Amino acid sequence: MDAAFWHNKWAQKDIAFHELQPNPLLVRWLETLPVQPGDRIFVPLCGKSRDIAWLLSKGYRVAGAELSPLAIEALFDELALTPTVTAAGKLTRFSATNLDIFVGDILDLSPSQLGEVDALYDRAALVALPEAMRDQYARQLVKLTDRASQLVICFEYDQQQLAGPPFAINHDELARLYHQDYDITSLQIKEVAGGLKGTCAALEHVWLLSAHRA
Ligand SMILES: C[S@@+](CC[C@H](N)C(=O)[O-])C[C@H]1O[C@@H](n2cnc3c(N)ncnc32)[C@H](O)[C@@H]1O
Repeated sequence: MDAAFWHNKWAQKDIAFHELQPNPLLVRWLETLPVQPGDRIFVPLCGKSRDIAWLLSKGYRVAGAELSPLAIEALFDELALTPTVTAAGKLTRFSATNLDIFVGDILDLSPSQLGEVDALYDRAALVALPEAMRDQYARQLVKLTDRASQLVICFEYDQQQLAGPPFAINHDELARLYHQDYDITSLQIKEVAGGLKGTCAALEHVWLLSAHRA
């Protein structure tokens, strides 16, 4: 899954991953993150997720990172906000009140460009990445957020049945990526109604990642 793959998806409007309502698992489990209104939540690989509008409506500040300018132009349109657009190193920053989205490769974002974040919400982000890219992504999130707590939603299914994305990420894979930095707690397992892409039996698994105590 290189950049061209995702740019092409947005250009073709081939975005079945996009949900029209706030994700019910975010709505249910946000309270497990150590945040309160006014805090800043980072949404990596954010697309034009409606979850951003929902977090803003609850009084959080939101930061995001997304490869596709088309996605972020649509995000601001749908939020009825006009962004201030500035350079941020190799990325471009689209900002409005309480909202900063960095457009470009998340691996090119630096902690100082991102600024402080209090927690991280990963939906359809880790599972969007093939195995070869996951280590770099996980290390980058740890570095960018100084091990901020994460709410992570993963899919579990038989990878032989379906080519990703989304890829199957089970506990072992999550632990391989994050055990050195985080305690990993299972919050909920839910069947994907109708199967993944309408064909493949799958579970959605919600995890809380909390930094090891010193
Ligand atoms: C499966 S979509 C999920 C979007 C969003 N999280 C949601 O729930 O709708 C994955 C997104 O990651 C973006 N993406 C992929 N690789 C990226 C990278 N290296 N840096 C930033 N964004 C990336 C894609 O453009 C795409 O919008």
